[in-house]
Amino acid sequence: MTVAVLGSGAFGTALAISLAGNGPVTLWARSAEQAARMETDRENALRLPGVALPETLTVTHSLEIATQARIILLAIPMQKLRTALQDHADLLASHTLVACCKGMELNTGLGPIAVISETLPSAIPALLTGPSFAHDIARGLPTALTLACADANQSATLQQELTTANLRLYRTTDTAGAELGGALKNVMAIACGAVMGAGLGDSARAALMTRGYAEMQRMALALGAQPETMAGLSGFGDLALTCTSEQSRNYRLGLSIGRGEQFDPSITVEGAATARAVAAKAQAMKLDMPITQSVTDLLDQTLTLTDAMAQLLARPLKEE
Ligand SMILES: NC(=O)C1=CN([C@@H]2O[C@H](COP(=O)(O)OP(=O)(O)OC[C@H]3O[C@@H](n4cnc5c(N)ncnc54)[C@H](OP(=O)(O)O)[C@@H]3O)[C@@H](O)[C@H]2O)C=CC1
Ligand SMILES: O=C(CO)COP(=O)(O)O
Repeated sequence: MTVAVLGSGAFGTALAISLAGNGPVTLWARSAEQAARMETDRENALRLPGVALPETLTVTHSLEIATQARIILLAIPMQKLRTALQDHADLLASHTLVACCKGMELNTGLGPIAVISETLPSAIPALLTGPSFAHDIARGLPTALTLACADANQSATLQQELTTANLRLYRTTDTAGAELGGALKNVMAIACGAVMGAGLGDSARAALMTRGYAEMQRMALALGAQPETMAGLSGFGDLALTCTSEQSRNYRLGLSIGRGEQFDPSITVEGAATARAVAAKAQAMKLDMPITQSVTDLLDQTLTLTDAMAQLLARPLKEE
């Protein structure tokens, strides 16, 4: 067995299903009860209902079994990643660890690659990111993703090993660009959901996506990312998907804000914590990121959507 997936949420399960087409895969669930239920039902009824688990996919609660694989995909939310790595440092320290989360750590402003490097310095960190919904991948629909690893040889090897019949992987060594694209687009998806929920129209959304992309580039390029990465699957591609689909939980959180409705706090919405982390980082770096700041203020309920839109429209006129 070459590959295991830690985290049996929607995305981890979907990736494991797709990878199982290449050969045996282990999916690790932190709850023994959930692992047992999935093995019995051959379905992840909790997070990815309606998709059968293939025979080559084994679900386990044993991390000793899962870490027999050389490549470990970490399908754990960004804000939980550090704790998960610290809790299991002894078993993960020498593996190739491919983070599958999108976000920026709230207290440190770090992305997943830096969190892996800080926590487990002898592991090889990589990132799998790009426009993809768990249900699409699990149903075998065609999807293209970015595999980022600072080491060019590792990047090429991982690209080969993690490509499947329906997952086409592109590779890059620009880990900063890949992780910032995935983190920042979720903030813009919340903003787009909010304007659509409030009925402000498709034109307002297009404006937010475009000016949001300008903010994404502003921060990413200042942090050393390549413009080509931002224009690729992990940046522009994922922005386009997440800002336009009700499959996105970030977009749906925005919709609920725009409609003045409650949103289930148990749902994973990476953009909420990330908006706060990005706004703090932007302030520290003296970067102008008004949409990100508005999303943070909306989430903190210190600004109404009406006032947020009025403020954005009243900003000084400038060159594009
Ligand atoms: N869903 C999607 O379509 C996509 C998701 N992603 C990204 O994948 C990441 C995970 O999202 P997703 O799978 O959808 O989220 P889910 O909410 O469906 O699942 C999260 C999973 O993480 C597990 N988990 C939480 N904390 C820990 C911890 N400390 N240690 C171990 N496991 C933990 C949860 O376990 P438990 O059930 O026990 O709580 C659960 O299995 C996010 O960063 C998201 O942005 C990327 C692309 C697409
Ligand atoms: O990252 C995703 C699509 O690429 C999933 O989006 P959500 O986390 O908003 O559901």
